[in-house]
Amino acid sequence: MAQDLVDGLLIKARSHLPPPSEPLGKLSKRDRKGVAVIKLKNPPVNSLSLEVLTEFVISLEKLENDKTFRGVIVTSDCPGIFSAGLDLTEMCGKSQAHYAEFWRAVQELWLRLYLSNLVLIAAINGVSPAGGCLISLTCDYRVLADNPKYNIGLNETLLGVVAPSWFKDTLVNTVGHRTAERALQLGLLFPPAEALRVGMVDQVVPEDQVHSTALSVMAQWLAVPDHARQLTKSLMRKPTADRLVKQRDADIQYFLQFVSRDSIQKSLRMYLDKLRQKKG
Ligand SMILES: CC/C=C\CC(=O)SCCNC(=O)CCNC(=O)[C@H](O)C(C)(C)COP(=O)(O)OP(=O)(O)OC[C@H]1O[C@@H](n2cnc3c(N)ncnc32)[C@H](O)[C@@H]1OP(=O)(O)O
Repeated sequence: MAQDLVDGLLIKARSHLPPPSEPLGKLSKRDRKGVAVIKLKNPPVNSLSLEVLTEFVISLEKLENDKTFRGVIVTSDCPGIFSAGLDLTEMCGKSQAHYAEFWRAVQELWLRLYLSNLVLIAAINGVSPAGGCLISLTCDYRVLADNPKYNIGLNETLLGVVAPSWFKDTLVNTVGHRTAERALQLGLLFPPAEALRVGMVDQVVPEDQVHSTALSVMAQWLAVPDHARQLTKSLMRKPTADRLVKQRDADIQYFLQFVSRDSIQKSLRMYLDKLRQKKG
């Protein structure tokens, strides 16, 4: 298991040019262009476990602190799946202390991503429900592969749970209030053309062009002086982030009460069982 994590966690930051001559997984690798790639790899579905969340934050922190990096492409190493969202097993049958630690890690990743000084481009090469969608929404630009299976959205209500206010804010800031309200209440997962139409993603491209498109978009964003772009990003996003920062502990308490309810535990278990039975 420990070995799985070392390999599997795999939030890999690596250079894209020239081709890596060293093994992947080294955060110290630099790219002449200052662009890193973070590849999520937690098979089978890139669920966001406590360990993945923690490793993701550490990777981002290292990249933020290494001034040679100016941009990060966030993508997946799991074929057909960007991320299945938060790891449901972390929210079922665990202790209050575990729920609190897990939720703080979710908050931390969101804050790090949403306020990152780096240019973040999501190269969405697979299905992207709930927490997976949230990660992409924190990025500055989203490129989605044109595959009818690659749905994206905040589908929490379909699990019988509620997307927290800061998930909701992130969506509202991206697609506007009305689209967000409808999408959140109905738990909509949008296929690529619809996702593009409502503004959930910025570009839909053939699957084999997702990475190259993300790189071209990155070049455009990196052409802007960092200080001006970063201050503008902060101007746009900080008020939203501050709302969570000011009430982080209360938000954790709310999550604890919510997730500990019998009815919520029942809903999550039923949803997990449904996923597991799909195969049988
Ligand atoms: C308060 C905030 C609340 C919620 C925020 C969230 O992010 S909740 C998570 C919401 N996620 C989803 O609704 C996605 C659920 N998963 C799927 O729809 C499918 O798994 C997916 C991603 C389309 C992939 O389908 P595929 O057919 O390729 O895989 P399969 O469904 O067979 O899954 C393989 C095994 O992974 C387990 N699994 C799937 N998703 C999760 C998850 N989010 N957390 C934990 N585990 C997950 C699934 O049960 C299978 O397990 P196994 O033991 O092999 O049967």
